[in-house]
Amino acid sequence: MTASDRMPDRTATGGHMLVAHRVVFSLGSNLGDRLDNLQEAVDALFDAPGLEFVACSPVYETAPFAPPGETLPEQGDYLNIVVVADTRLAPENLLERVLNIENSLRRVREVRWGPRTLDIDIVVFGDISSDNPDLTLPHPRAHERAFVLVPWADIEPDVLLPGHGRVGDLAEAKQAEGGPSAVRRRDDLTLQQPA
Ligand SMILES: Nc1ncnc2c1ncn2[C@@H]1O[C@H](COP(=O)(O)OP(=O)(O)OP(=O)(O)O)[C@@H](O)[C@H]1O
Ligand SMILES: Nc1nc2c(c(=O)[nH]1)N=C(CO)CN2
Repeated sequence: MTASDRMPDRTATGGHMLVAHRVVFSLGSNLGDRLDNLQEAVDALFDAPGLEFVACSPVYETAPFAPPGETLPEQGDYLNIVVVADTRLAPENLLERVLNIENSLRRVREVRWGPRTLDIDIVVFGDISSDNPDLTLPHPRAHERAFVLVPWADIEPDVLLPGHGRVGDLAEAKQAEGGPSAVRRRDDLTLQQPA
């Protein structure tokens, strides 16, 4: 974590922050019952205390995407969503919750850029920036990804992705590129919001 982190907000016990932070998650699945995997993940994220639901994007169907030059193994399309929440959890506690949920969904991912039952990325955590490889914030590849930007723009178009610009503008530019990064909204697929 860098000096711009919100360390001073953190209470001495329990790994909580004094101030709530807006957090943005990107969720994706391209193995098994993809919609079910996303629903289970959303439910699990909000089942435990510490995370307050704000908004969930529509569901998008997206072609598997890897950065230029990376080998993309043969795999099916993803369903992707973006979820926004407020939290007083400390970043490392939220990451632990995310990793536990991925494990509990018996995540399968044997190769880099390979298919997976569930992937959850923390895209931004308030205005915290960190180059810790265990939790890099904002997520270092979010700005390249239509499957993050386009769903996110549906719910928070005016938010800024630090270092890159307004989410609505970034999403529009990505959609205009088309090609392998094109994403398709699936209004026939819906998720239940957490209670
Ligand atoms: N912002 C972040 N959100 C989630 N995990 C992160 C983040 N920054 C670093 N990590 C670390 O990344 C590891 C998981 O990486 P993973 O294998 O899921 O990458 P990937 O999904 O293949 O690729 P990508 O990170 O580009 O989405 C976790 O162990 C976690 O500690
Ligand atoms: N379309 C799509 N492509 C991906 C995704 C994803 O969620 N959707 N996740 C990746 C690793 O996080 C790599 N590539």
